Amino acid sequence: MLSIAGSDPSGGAGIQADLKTATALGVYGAAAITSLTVQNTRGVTGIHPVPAGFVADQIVAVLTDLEVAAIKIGMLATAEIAAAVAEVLRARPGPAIVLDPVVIATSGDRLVTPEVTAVIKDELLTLATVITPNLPETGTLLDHEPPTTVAEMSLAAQELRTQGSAAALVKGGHLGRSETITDVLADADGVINFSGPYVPTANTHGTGCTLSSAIASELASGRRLRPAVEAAKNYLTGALRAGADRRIGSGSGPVDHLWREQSR
Ligand SMILES: Nc1ncnc2c1ncn2[C@@H]1O[C@H](COP(=O)(O)OP(=O)(O)O)[C@@H](O)[C@H]1O
Ligand SMILES: Cc1ncc(COP(=O)(O)O)c(N)n1
Repeated sequence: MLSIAGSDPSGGAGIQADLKTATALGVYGAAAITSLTVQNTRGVTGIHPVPAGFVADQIVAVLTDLEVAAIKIGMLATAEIAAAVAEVLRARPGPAIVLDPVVIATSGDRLVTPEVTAVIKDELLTLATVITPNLPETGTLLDHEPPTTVAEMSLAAQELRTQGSAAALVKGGHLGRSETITDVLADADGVINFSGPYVPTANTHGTGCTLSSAIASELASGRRLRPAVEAAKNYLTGALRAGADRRIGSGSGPVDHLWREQSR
């Protein structure tokens, strides 16, 4: 599994979360870094994008050497980086692509320039096996208000497919506190809801990164999309539960990626 994403020095999101996730799921993880961030569990205070050509060189170095089965795309800090990633991946079809159209961190800080969304819509959506927006990102991609109910999420997921993505998983983490939390997948076979228990915790830093890299890891292991999403959501729920009461940092802490190892 190759992750194309940003670095989070506090270790809970971005590349660091993706490599922990792949490792926990028994998959070899590689990483092409798109951007350095200055961030911790409290927020993001700096962004230092990697030059677009250098991002492309990292991806080519991995794809021309390792047998990559699935790619996860996360934070693309600038339109130039997003376009360079699209160009490289267009030229080398094959791996499944999980596109997490990251715009804003859990802390509320913006991670990418406004121009990135247009490149995601015009160039990356059609390359993706599945796109995994949260509710605000869904609104941005569709150019209307974000969904506020599971029924609206279902409509939005189908609308994202008509924009060119083979499948769309609209994540419901921003719907607020309830008994269960539902993500909605629209694919060629229709629409299916993935519900899990809501875990009451402030430690949700990196949940989106963890889910998308878990889906990519499960696809790399040979699962089809629906079983991959189900397994990824179960893994994330376990990681949220195990990390719920940990005190790592003073803000929104990370999930416990290694929960399965510890319960052995
Ligand atoms: N408190 C929670 N309990 C259980 N699952 C959660 C919780 N918060 C988020 N999730 C799950 O984490 C994943 C990411 O959700 P979301 O917060 O919507 O995206 P993002 O992290 O990209 O903003 C989804 O699968 C969502 O259902
Ligand atoms: C480098 C980087 N990439 C992505 C996120 C989003 O994190 P989340 O999974 O909480 O939406 C982040 N905080 N930092």
